[in-house]
Formats: sequence, C-alpha cells, structure tokens
Amino acid sequence: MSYMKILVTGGAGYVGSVCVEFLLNAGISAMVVDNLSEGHRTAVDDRAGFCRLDLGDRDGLLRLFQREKPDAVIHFAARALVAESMRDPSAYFRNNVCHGIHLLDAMVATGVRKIVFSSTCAVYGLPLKIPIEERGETKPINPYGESKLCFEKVLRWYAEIHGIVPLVLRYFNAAGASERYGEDHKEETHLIPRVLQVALGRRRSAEIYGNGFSTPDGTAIRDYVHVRDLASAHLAVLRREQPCLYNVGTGEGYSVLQVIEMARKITGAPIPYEVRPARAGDPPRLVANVHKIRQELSWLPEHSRLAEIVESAWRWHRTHPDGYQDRED
Ligand SMILES: NC(=O)c1ccc[n+]([C@@H]2O[C@H](COP(=O)([O-])OP(=O)(O)OC[C@H]3O[C@@H](n4cnc5c(N)ncnc54)[C@H](O)[C@@H]3O)[C@@H](O)[C@H]2O)c1
Ligand SMILES: O=c1ccn([C@@H]2O[C@H](COP(=O)(O)OP(=O)(O)O[C@H]3O[C@H](CO)[C@H](O)[C@H](O)[C@H]3O)[C@@H](O)[C@H]2O)c(=O)[nH]1
Repeated sequence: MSYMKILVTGGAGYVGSVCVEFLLNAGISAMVVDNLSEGHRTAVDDRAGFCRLDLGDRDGLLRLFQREKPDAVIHFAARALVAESMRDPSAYFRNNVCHGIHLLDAMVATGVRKIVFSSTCAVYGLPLKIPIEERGETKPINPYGESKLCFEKVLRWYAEIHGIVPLVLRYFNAAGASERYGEDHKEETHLIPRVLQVALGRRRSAEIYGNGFSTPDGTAIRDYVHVRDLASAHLAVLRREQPCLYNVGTGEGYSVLQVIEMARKITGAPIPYEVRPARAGDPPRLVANVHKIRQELSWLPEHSRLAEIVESAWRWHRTHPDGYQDRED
C-alpha cells in the first residue's frame, strides 16, 4: 500500500493525530483536513500535508480533492460529545451528517471510492445483549449516536447509487496515547484524562457520574481501546474492497471505579473522587463483541490492557501538562 495517499478529515484531533502518525510510519502519505475547532496544528505529524478547512465549505473541499487526488478518505472529523449533543442536537446533525455529505459529494465528483468512517458504539443505545454484536439493534439514546447512525445510512445509499465503498468502524472508548500524540480537548470530558488531571494536581478530585447503574459496583462500564490499536484497525480495514462494518473494542469492560483504581496504582496519587448525578444520555454498559473484526481482518488489540492504556496516557499528560499549547482562542 506504499503508493497510497489518504485524505484524513479531523486528522488534527485526538484519534486522527495518532492514526496519521501510524499511516506515515507504514509508508502511506496523508493529507490532513481540519478546521482546528477542536484539534491542534501541532498534533499533525510534520510528514503529513495540512489544509485548514471546514467541511461545511463545499467548494473548498471539491478544490482540495481535485488538487490532491487522494486514493481514499478516512473521516474522523465530527462533533463527538454525548452530553453536548443532548444540549445542541443541531450542531451534531449539521456537522456529522450534512458536512459529511459534502465530503461524499467531493468523492463522487473526483472518483474517490473508499472511505473509512469513524462510527461509534453510541449507535447501539441501550443494548439488549452484551457483548454487543454488529448485527445488534441500533437505537441511539442521544443525538450524537443518532447522527453517526444517520451517516452510516447515507453511506449505504452512496455505496448503492455511486459505488462508494464505506468501511465503517464503530469504535468503543478510545483511550491512551502514542509517544508524541495524546488527548487535549478544549473542555475535557473524557474519563481517563480527567482522572489524570487530578493526579497532576490540575483538578481537586475526580467525579463519578452516577453510582446507581445496574453494574457490579454501580458505576458505568465501558470498553476502552488504545488509540494505537484503533490506528492499526484503520490500516487493516483499508485493504477491504467491499463495504464492511466492524466493532473496534477489546471485549473487556471496566467500570469508572476500576479506572480510578488503575490510575491510582499507576500514578501513585491518591485521586479522591466525588459522586455526581449520571450524565443525560449515558448508557450503563457498553462492551464490544470483537469476533467479526478478529475473524475477517485478523485484527487484535495489542496495547489495550487497561494498565497500558492508563500508563501511556499518564506519560503523555506528564510530558504535556498544558496539552499542545497552541490554542488560538
Ligand atoms: N474518542 C472516542 O472515544 C471516540 C469513540 C467513538 C467514535 N469516535 C469518533 O472518532 C472521531 C475522532 O474522535 P476524537 O476523539 O479524535 O475527536 P476530536 O474532537 O479530538 O477530533 C475531531 C477533529 O475533527 C475536527 N473537525 C470537527 N468538525 C470539523 C469540520 N466541520 N471541518 C473540519 N474539521 C472538523 C476537529 O477540529 C478535530 O480536530 C470522531 O468522529 C468521533 O465521533 C471517537
Ligand atoms: O469525569 C468523568 C468522565 C466520565 N465519566 C463516566 O465515564 C464513562 C466514560 O465517559 P467518557 O466521557 O470518557 O466516554 P463516553 O463513553 O461518554 O464517550 C465515548 O464513547 C461514546 C460512545 O458511547 C462516544 O463515541 C464518544 O465519542 C466517546 O467520547 C461514562 O460512563 C461517563 O459518565 C465519569 O464518571 N466521570
């Protein structure tokens, strides 16, 4: 695949930056398109091209495709916060569906067929069966999950009508860091970085959003997958020539309390916590069945033990206590 050139939307964000680094290390060239609304210019590997552009800019996008002539697209760009989507659904449907359609139209106009799409376990809503299989019912309980499911459906029709080849990855919870790139969001909402901010002395105590879930310790359970493993799943799926869809997780779930316990062990910090009300739209338990991706892509998570995830995130946050420090606003 060394001839390949990939156009990567959202490549300055958390998962995108690690994936771009991974692609480049594999000899694939990458052109990052990002409006830097959430991502960072310094999170884009020097070996990649960069274009600051909003996917809402239809014409700019078309010109970019005409100029760059990519072989395929990896589409990370999105709004991606469950709680925010419960307050502002419009932003989620506009960015995650309408702007995605601009991207597909530019692909159709320039003859680019393959697109890897970052979908999410939030499409499953409150799953009836755990671990969750890809064929499980999709019934999102927040606009974020609904917007991703909508775009999966749009992709199906573009495949049927225009011959687009959608390679859909439904990630579970991305976590951890590479040596160079980690998680730095404007307002951090994700559990692991927030807990590590307590260990760094940046936050007084951790917060547990709800301890009355129907789980063994009452706190919510998630399937945490290392961003480096997510990156390797993208490389693996790019080999596919037909539309496909996979869960990307580990098959193991950890509760919020277990994550805090692991962070205490790794950082040596006491990490006190307070219990807060559960967040709107948060399911109690999301754990992947990963049989399909193992079977069909021979993909296995290699770095996703909870200890390795938290260790790598801790290393990154300790070396970047103020994140990338390149915010303009
Ligand atoms: N982080 C997770 O746990 C997780 C889980 C499941 C799915 N996902 C999906 O993976 C993708 C990446 O997630 P992330 O955690 O890296 O998010 P992120 O917010 O760190 O990265 C998203 C990037 O997209 C850019 N962007 C957003 N809207 C844009 C637009 N209109 N035009 C151009 N650029 C735009 C942002 O500036 C940012 O750099 C998202 O699609 C998200 O829904 C993430
Ligand atoms: O300070 C915190 C932060 C989070 N949580 C809890 O920890 C769990 C994990 O929360 P995150 O915010 O880290 O992740 P989410 O599961 O909410 O969201 C992630 O998974 C979603 C799918 O459910 C989406 O794909 C989204 O993009 C991705 O960030 C949730 O139960 C949340 O309520 C806390 O208790 N305290």
